[in-house]
Amino acid sequence: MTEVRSLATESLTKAFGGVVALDGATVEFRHGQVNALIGPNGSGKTTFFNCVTGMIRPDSGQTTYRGRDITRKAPHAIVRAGVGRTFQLCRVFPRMTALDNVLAAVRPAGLTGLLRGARARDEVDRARGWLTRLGIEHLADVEARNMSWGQQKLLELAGVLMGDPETVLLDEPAGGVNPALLDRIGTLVRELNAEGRTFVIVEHNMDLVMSVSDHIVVFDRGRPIAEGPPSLIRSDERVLGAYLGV
Ligand SMILES: Nc1ncnc2c1ncn2[C@@H]1O[C@H](COP(=O)(O)OP(=O)(O)OP(=O)(O)O)[C@@H](O)[C@H]1O
Repeated sequence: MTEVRSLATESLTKAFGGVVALDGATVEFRHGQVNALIGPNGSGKTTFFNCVTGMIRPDSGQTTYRGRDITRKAPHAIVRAGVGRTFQLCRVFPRMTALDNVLAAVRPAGLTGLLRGARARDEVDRARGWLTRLGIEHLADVEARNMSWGQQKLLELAGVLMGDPETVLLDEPAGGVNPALLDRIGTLVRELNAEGRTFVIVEHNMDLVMSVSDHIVVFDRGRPIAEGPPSLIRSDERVLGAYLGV
Protein backbone atom coordinates (compact mmCIF):
# COMPACT_ATOMS: atom_id res chain seq x y z
CA MET A 1 0.00 0.00 0.00
CA THR A 2 1.24 3.50 -0.73
CA GLU A 3 1.98 5.92 2.09
CA VAL A 4 -0.92 8.38 2.37
CA ARG A 5 0.35 10.36 5.34
CA SER A 6 1.83 13.72 4.48
CA LEU A 7 2.30 16.53 6.95
CA ALA A 8 0.78 15.60 10.30
CA THR A 9 0.66 17.04 13.80
CA GLU A 10 -0.13 15.60 17.18
CA SER A 11 -1.47 17.89 19.95
CA LEU A 12 0.31 20.96 18.58
CA THR A 13 0.00 23.88 21.00
CA LYS A 14 1.19 27.47 20.79
CA ALA A 15 0.22 30.44 22.94
CA PHE A 16 1.23 34.07 22.57
CA GLY A 17 0.97 35.45 26.09
CA GLY A 18 -2.62 34.73 27.06
CA VAL A 19 -3.76 34.03 23.48
CA VAL A 20 -3.91 30.34 22.66
CA ALA A 21 -3.34 30.27 18.89
CA LEU A 22 -3.03 26.47 18.61
CA ASP A 23 -4.86 24.39 21.14
CA GLY A 24 -3.69 20.80 20.91
CA ALA A 25 -4.19 20.55 17.15
CA THR A 26 -4.01 17.03 15.77
CA VAL A 27 -4.16 17.10 12.00
CA GLU A 28 -3.24 14.79 9.17
CA PHE A 29 -2.91 15.93 5.59
CA ARG A 30 -2.83 13.48 2.70
CA HIS A 31 0.10 12.75 0.50
CA GLY A 32 -0.54 13.22 -3.21
CA GLN A 33 -3.67 15.28 -2.65
CA VAL A 34 -4.69 18.93 -2.62
CA ASN A 35 -5.43 19.64 1.03
CA ALA A 36 -6.96 22.86 2.33
CA LEU A 37 -6.86 24.35 5.81
CA ILE A 38 -9.73 26.77 6.36
CA GLY A 39 -11.26 28.54 9.34
CA PRO A 40 -12.38 31.95 10.58
CA ASN A 41 -9.93 34.83 11.13
CA GLY A 42 -7.69 34.17 14.09
CA SER A 43 -8.39 30.43 14.19
CA GLY A 44 -4.68 29.61 14.08
CA LYS A 45 -4.02 28.71 10.45
CA THR A 46 -0.95 30.87 9.92
CA THR A 47 0.42 29.93 13.32
CA PHE A 48 -0.02 26.31 12.27
CA PHE A 49 1.97 26.93 9.06
CA ASN A 50 4.63 28.79 11.04
CA CYS A 51 4.99 25.93 13.52
CA VAL A 52 5.14 23.11 10.99
CA THR A 53 7.67 24.95 8.80
CA GLY A 54 9.99 25.70 11.73
CA MET A 55 9.42 29.48 11.67
CA ILE A 56 8.17 29.43 15.26
CA ARG A 57 8.51 26.79 17.96
CA PRO A 58 5.37 25.17 19.30
CA ASP A 59 5.02 25.04 23.09
CA SER A 60 4.26 21.34 22.87
CA GLY A 61 3.19 18.65 20.46
CA GLN A 62 4.77 16.97 17.48
CA THR A 63 5.00 17.47 13.71
CA THR A 64 5.87 14.70 11.30
CA TYR A 65 6.35 14.69 7.56
CA ARG A 66 5.69 11.32 5.92
CA GLY A 67 6.27 9.71 9.29
CA ARG A 68 9.54 11.53 10.09
CA ASP A 69 9.69 13.80 13.13
CA ILE A 70 10.42 17.38 12.04
CA THR A 71 9.16 19.14 15.19
CA ARG A 72 12.33 21.00 16.19
CA LYS A 73 13.93 21.23 12.78
CA ALA A 74 15.08 24.55 11.34
CA PRO A 75 13.17 25.99 8.35
CA HIS A 76 15.90 25.06 5.83
CA ALA A 77 15.93 21.46 7.11
CA ILE A 78 12.17 21.25 6.62
CA VAL A 79 12.56 22.60 3.09
CA ARG A 80 15.23 19.92 2.51
CA ALA A 81 12.80 17.32 3.82
CA GLY A 82 10.51 18.28 0.92
CA VAL A 83 8.17 20.97 2.25
CA GLY A 84 8.18 24.43 0.61
CA ARG A 85 5.88 27.34 1.43
CA THR A 86 4.66 30.75 0.37
CA PHE A 87 3.67 33.54 2.74
CA GLN A 88 0.44 35.46 3.28
CA LEU A 89 2.33 38.71 2.78
CA CYS A 90 4.33 37.41 -0.15
CA ARG A 91 8.12 37.35 0.20
CA VAL A 92 10.05 38.52 -2.83
CA PHE A 93 13.10 40.77 -3.20
CA PRO A 94 11.52 44.02 -4.49
CA ARG A 95 14.63 45.40 -6.19
CA MET A 96 15.62 42.20 -7.91
CA THR A 97 14.27 41.12 -11.30
CA ALA A 98 11.78 38.29 -11.52
CA LEU A 99 14.42 35.97 -12.95
CA ASP A 100 16.93 36.80 -10.18
CA ASN A 101 14.21 36.30 -7.57
CA VAL A 102 13.59 32.77 -8.81
CA LEU A 103 17.33 32.06 -8.98
CA ALA A 104 17.83 33.47 -5.48
CA ALA A 105 15.50 30.79 -4.20
CA VAL A 106 18.16 28.17 -4.88
CA ARG A 107 21.40 30.08 -4.43
CA PRO A 108 22.61 32.90 -2.18
CA ALA A 109 21.57 36.28 -3.59
CA GLY A 110 25.14 37.62 -3.65
CA LEU A 111 26.28 34.85 -5.95
CA THR A 112 23.54 35.31 -8.50
CA GLY A 113 25.63 37.31 -10.92
CA LEU A 114 28.89 35.53 -10.17
CA LEU A 115 28.15 31.93 -10.94
CA ARG A 116 29.06 30.76 -14.41
CA GLY A 117 29.11 27.46 -16.27
CA ALA A 118 26.76 24.67 -17.19
CA ARG A 119 25.08 24.38 -13.82
CA ALA A 120 24.28 28.06 -13.74
CA ARG A 121 22.91 27.89 -17.29
CA ASP A 122 20.81 24.92 -16.37
CA GLU A 123 19.43 26.81 -13.38
CA VAL A 124 18.63 29.86 -15.49
CA ASP A 125 16.78 27.59 -17.94
CA ARG A 126 14.82 26.03 -15.10
CA ALA A 127 14.02 29.43 -13.61
CA ARG A 128 12.77 30.67 -16.99
CA GLY A 129 10.78 27.46 -17.30
CA TRP A 130 8.94 28.19 -14.05
CA LEU A 131 8.30 31.79 -15.05
CA THR A 132 6.81 30.48 -18.30
CA ARG A 133 4.74 27.88 -16.51
CA LEU A 134 3.30 30.57 -14.25
CA GLY A 135 2.63 32.88 -17.20
CA ILE A 136 5.03 35.65 -16.14
CA GLU A 137 8.01 34.97 -18.44
CA HIS A 138 7.48 38.38 -20.09
CA LEU A 139 8.37 39.92 -16.73
CA ALA A 140 11.70 38.07 -16.34
CA ASP A 141 13.74 41.30 -16.45
CA VAL A 142 11.27 43.45 -14.50
CA GLU A 143 12.01 44.26 -10.86
CA ALA A 144 9.55 42.60 -8.51
CA ARG A 145 8.47 45.97 -7.05
CA ASN A 146 7.13 46.94 -10.47
CA MET A 147 4.93 43.87 -10.75
CA SER A 148 1.30 43.67 -9.58
CA TRP A 149 0.49 42.00 -6.27
CA GLY A 150 -0.88 38.93 -8.04
CA GLN A 151 2.19 38.70 -10.27
CA GLN A 152 4.42 38.93 -7.19
CA LYS A 153 2.52 36.04 -5.64
CA LEU A 154 3.08 33.96 -8.78
CA LEU A 155 6.75 34.97 -8.63
CA GLU A 156 7.03 33.84 -5.03
CA LEU A 157 5.47 30.53 -6.00
CA ALA A 158 7.93 30.17 -8.91
CA GLY A 159 10.76 30.55 -6.37
CA VAL A 160 9.26 27.89 -4.13
CA LEU A 161 8.82 25.51 -7.09
CA MET A 162 12.43 26.13 -8.13
CA GLY A 163 13.38 24.24 -4.96
CA ASP A 164 11.35 21.29 -6.32
CA PRO A 165 9.39 20.62 -3.12
CA GLU A 166 7.37 17.43 -2.92
CA THR A 167 4.78 19.29 -0.84
CA VAL A 168 3.81 22.94 -1.23
CA LEU A 169 2.16 25.01 1.51
CA LEU A 170 0.34 28.05 0.13
CA ASP A 171 -0.70 30.77 2.59
CA GLU A 172 -3.66 32.64 1.10
CA PRO A 173 -2.71 32.38 -2.59
CA ALA A 174 -5.94 34.16 -3.60
CA GLY A 175 -5.60 37.11 -1.20
CA GLY A 176 -5.71 40.38 -3.17
CA VAL A 177 -5.42 38.57 -6.50
CA ASN A 178 -7.65 39.46 -9.49
CA PRO A 179 -10.09 36.84 -10.86
CA ALA A 180 -8.03 36.03 -13.97
CA LEU A 181 -4.92 35.26 -11.94
CA LEU A 182 -7.06 33.35 -9.49
CA ASP A 183 -8.15 31.00 -12.25
CA ARG A 184 -4.55 30.51 -13.25
CA ILE A 185 -3.56 29.65 -9.68
CA GLY A 186 -6.39 27.12 -9.40
CA THR A 187 -5.51 25.46 -12.71
CA LEU A 188 -1.84 25.40 -11.83
CA VAL A 189 -2.45 23.76 -8.46
CA ARG A 190 -4.49 21.02 -10.13
CA GLU A 191 -1.85 20.49 -12.84
CA LEU A 192 1.05 20.38 -10.40
CA ASN A 193 -0.92 17.99 -8.24
CA ALA A 194 -1.58 15.73 -11.23
CA GLU A 195 2.20 15.67 -11.71
CA GLY A 196 2.62 14.35 -8.16
CA ARG A 197 2.94 17.40 -5.92
CA THR A 198 1.03 17.54 -2.65
CA PHE A 199 -0.56 20.84 -1.59
CA VAL A 200 -1.75 22.28 1.69
CA ILE A 201 -3.57 25.56 1.09
CA VAL A 202 -4.70 28.10 3.68
CA GLU A 203 -7.35 30.16 1.97
CA HIS A 204 -10.45 32.27 2.65
CA ASN A 205 -11.74 32.19 -0.93
CA MET A 206 -14.24 29.35 -0.73
CA ASP A 207 -14.71 29.12 -4.51
CA LEU A 208 -11.03 28.33 -4.89
CA VAL A 209 -10.98 25.97 -1.90
CA MET A 210 -14.01 24.04 -3.04
CA SER A 211 -12.86 23.79 -6.64
CA VAL A 212 -9.27 22.64 -6.07
CA SER A 213 -9.33 20.59 -2.85
CA ASP A 214 -9.57 16.86 -2.34
CA HIS A 215 -9.47 17.10 1.45
CA ILE A 216 -10.39 20.00 3.72
CA VAL A 217 -9.52 20.53 7.38
CA VAL A 218 -11.50 23.20 9.23
CA PHE A 219 -9.97 25.04 12.17
CA ASP A 220 -11.79 26.89 14.89
CA ARG A 221 -10.02 28.34 17.92
CA GLY A 222 -6.73 26.60 17.30
CA ARG A 223 -7.88 23.11 16.52
CA PRO A 224 -9.68 21.11 13.83
CA ILE A 225 -13.45 20.86 14.15
CA ALA A 226 -14.20 19.05 10.90
CA GLU A 227 -12.49 17.41 7.96
CA GLY A 228 -13.47 15.74 4.72
CA PRO A 229 -14.10 16.31 1.02
CA PRO A 230 -15.67 19.60 -0.18
CA SER A 231 -19.11 18.01 -0.54
CA LEU A 232 -19.17 17.15 3.18
CA ILE A 233 -17.57 20.35 4.45
CA ARG A 234 -20.02 22.56 2.53
CA SER A 235 -22.94 21.24 4.55
CA ASP A 236 -21.25 20.55 7.91
CA GLU A 237 -23.15 22.31 10.68
CA ARG A 238 -20.06 22.84 12.84
CA VAL A 239 -18.39 24.58 9.93
CA LEU A 240 -21.38 26.80 9.25
CA GLY A 241 -21.53 27.56 12.97
CA ALA A 242 -17.86 28.51 13.19
CA TYR A 243 -18.09 30.76 10.13
CA LEU A 244 -21.52 32.25 10.58
CA GLY A 245 -21.91 32.06 14.35
CA VAL A 246 -25.19 30.15 14.02
N1 LIG B 1 3.09 36.87 16.97
C1 LIG B 1 1.92 36.92 17.61
N2 LIG B 1 1.80 37.56 18.79
C2 LIG B 1 0.63 37.60 19.46
N3 LIG B 1 -0.50 37.01 19.03
C3 LIG B 1 -0.45 36.35 17.86
C4 LIG B 1 0.76 36.27 17.09
N4 LIG B 1 0.50 35.54 15.99
C5 LIG B 1 -0.80 35.19 16.05
N5 LIG B 1 -1.37 35.67 17.18
C6 LIG B 1 -2.77 35.46 17.61
O1 LIG B 1 -3.03 34.07 17.52
C7 LIG B 1 -4.34 33.85 17.02
C8 LIG B 1 -4.26 33.02 15.75
O2 LIG B 1 -3.72 33.83 14.71
P1 LIG B 1 -3.38 33.28 13.26
O3 LIG B 1 -2.76 34.41 12.49
O4 LIG B 1 -2.62 32.02 13.35
O5 LIG B 1 -4.84 32.97 12.71
P2 LIG B 1 -5.33 32.77 11.20
O6 LIG B 1 -6.34 31.69 11.25
O7 LIG B 1 -4.16 32.57 10.31
O8 LIG B 1 -6.04 34.15 10.91
P3 LIG B 1 -6.29 34.90 9.50
O9 LIG B 1 -7.25 34.04 8.75
O10 LIG B 1 -6.89 36.21 9.90
O11 LIG B 1 -4.96 35.03 8.81
C9 LIG B 1 -4.97 35.21 16.81
O12 LIG B 1 -5.72 35.53 17.98
C10 LIG B 1 -3.77 36.13 16.68
O13 LIG B 1 -4.08 37.43 17.12
